[in-house]
Amino acid sequence: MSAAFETSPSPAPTLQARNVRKSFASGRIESTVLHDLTLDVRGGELTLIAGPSGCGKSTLLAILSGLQPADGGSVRALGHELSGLSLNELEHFRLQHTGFVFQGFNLFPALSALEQVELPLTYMGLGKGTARQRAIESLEEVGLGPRMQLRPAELSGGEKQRVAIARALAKRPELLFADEPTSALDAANGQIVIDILHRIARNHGTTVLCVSHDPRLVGHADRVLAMEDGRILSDHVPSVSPVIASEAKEPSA
Ligand SMILES: Nc1ncnc2c1ncn2[C@@H]1O[C@H](COP(=O)(O)OP(=O)(O)OP(=O)(O)O)[C@@H](O)[C@H]1O
Repeated sequence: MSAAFETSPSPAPTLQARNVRKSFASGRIESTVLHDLTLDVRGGELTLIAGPSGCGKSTLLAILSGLQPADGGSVRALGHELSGLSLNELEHFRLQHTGFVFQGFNLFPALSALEQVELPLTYMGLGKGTARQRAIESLEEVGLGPRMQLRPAELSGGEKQRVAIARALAKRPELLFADEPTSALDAANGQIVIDILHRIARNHGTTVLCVSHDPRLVGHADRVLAMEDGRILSDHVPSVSPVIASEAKEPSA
């Protein structure tokens, strides 16, 4: 048997971007935000796209998740070439396979945490009982089991973001996108949120792609892509393994 068969192959990328280009026009001036960007992202990992404000992180996330079209290049998500999907197919793909977590939580003021999480599940066509069961499981997974009847006004910022994560998680998406999920939170709550995202990747095999300019997150990702001026400057595994870091924080019995 050749050496090529003895090593365990790394899993196929769930997201593949090839020579992705994007420009925006402002008046007569056109500025290129992404310059022929190429990358692969795999499941079971929390991949962080880090870089200064304005370097193109959110634009890249929007393109990889199918929210925005690229001007050139290609994006394959779970084997689908996104530019080849009609608007309806793209909407269906995003509903069935992706979850989103945003900086501003995007919760409905009048709904309880449980109702917020159930809502997208009913859009997906799940029956009432299944939706409720999944919503409860997801809220428990993010530590909000006892607070699921509360509305956003009764929850802290960190708890609101955990509701938003539970809402994304309950869909059981293969791809979970997070845009600056910790920037409205203090250090302790930011840490909880990033640990939850990391656990979701590890426990469910989800591809978790997070963009942030928060340098505190770097040590908690499995992989960090550093961006600047619309290009990826480096692609590395942080020196502190998140698993070791979280084990180090376990209180001694
Ligand atoms: N719809 C748009 N129209 C015009 N310019 C845009 C648009 N969206 C983004 N840009 C510009 O593209 C550049 C990159 O923006 P983007 O939001 O992707 O950066 P970012 O790295 O996520 O920044 P931040 O960390 O501040 O969120 C910025 O200069 C921004 O002004």
